Amino acid sequence: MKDMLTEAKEGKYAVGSFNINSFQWAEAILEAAQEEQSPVIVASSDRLVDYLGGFKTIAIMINSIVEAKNITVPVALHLDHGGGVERCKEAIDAGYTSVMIDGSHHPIDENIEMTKQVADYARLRGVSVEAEVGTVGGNEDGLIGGIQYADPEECLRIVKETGIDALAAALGSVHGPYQGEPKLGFAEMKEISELTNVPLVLHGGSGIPDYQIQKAIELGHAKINVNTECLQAWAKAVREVLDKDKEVYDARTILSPGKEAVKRTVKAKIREFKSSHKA
Ligand SMILES: O=C(O)C[C@@H](O)[C@H](O)C(=O)COP(=O)(O)O
Ligand SMILES: [Zn+2]
Repeated sequence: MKDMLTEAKEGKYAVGSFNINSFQWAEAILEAAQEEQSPVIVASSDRLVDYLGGFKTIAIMINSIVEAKNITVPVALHLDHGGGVERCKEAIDAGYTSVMIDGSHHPIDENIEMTKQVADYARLRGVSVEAEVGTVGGNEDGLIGGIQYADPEECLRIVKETGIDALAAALGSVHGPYQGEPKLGFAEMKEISELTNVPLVLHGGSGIPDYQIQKAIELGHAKINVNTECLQAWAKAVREVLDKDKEVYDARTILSPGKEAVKRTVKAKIREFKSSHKA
C-alpha cells in the first residue's frame, strides 16, 4: 500500500479503500478496479473479520479471486480499524499486506506505543501501516461519538516516532451518513499534511461532496475509505428485488443486483478519486 499511496500523493489522486461485507463484495470491488485499471485497497474492518470467516479465510479468498478473475491491477489487502497490536500481527501473519492500528481511543502516548509495536513488526515483513489520531465522528467500532480534531503536534510525533506509511488524521469527517453538509477542516488538513509529509487517509468517505473530496486530495489525502455508500447501494438494489416479487427465494436472483450495485458505486468512486488508468 505504501507505494500505491506515495504515487497517488505525487500524482494528486487518491486510492479508494472499500470494505468487504461478503465474498461477493470482494468480487465486485476487484472487478470494478480491473475495469477501471485502478489500484485498489480491499479492506476488511476488524469488527467484521470473524463474521467473514477470520483472517486466513479472507486472505485466501482475496488471493483466489485475484487469480481466478485474472486481476492484474495492484491490490492491497488491508485490515481496517485494527483493534489492537495482536489483531494486527494476526492479520500480517495471515497474509494481509497492510494494517491500520487504531489506537485513537487511547491517550497519545499509548497510541504511539501500540503503533510503534505494529510498525516494527510490519516493517520486517514488508507490510504497510496506517495509524489514526483524533476521532472520526459517527459510528466508530460500534460506538456513536462526536468528532475530535487531530492535534498537529500529536500527528507529527506519531509519524516521527513510529515511521508509519499513512496517517488518518480526524478532521471533521464522520462514519456513516452525514447530518447536513460535511465540514472538513481544510486549514488543519493543510497544516498536518505539510508538517508530517505522509499520505493522509480520509475515513468516512461516503456522502462528501465532490468539491470537498477534490480539495482533500489536493491537500495530501491519498487514501479514501468508503463503506456506507456501497452498503446503501447494495441494500437499495436487494430491497427492490424483494419488493417487486414477494415470492422470490432464489439467493442468486436476490443478491446479484446487490453485487452489481456495489460494483457501480466502486467504479463511480474510483473515477471521482481520479485513480482510473493509474494501475
Ligand atoms: O464501517 C467500517 O467498519 C469501516 C469504516 O470505518 C471505514 O474505515 C470508513 O471510514 C468508511 O466510512 P463510511 O464510508 O462513512 O462508511
Ligand atoms: Zn473508518
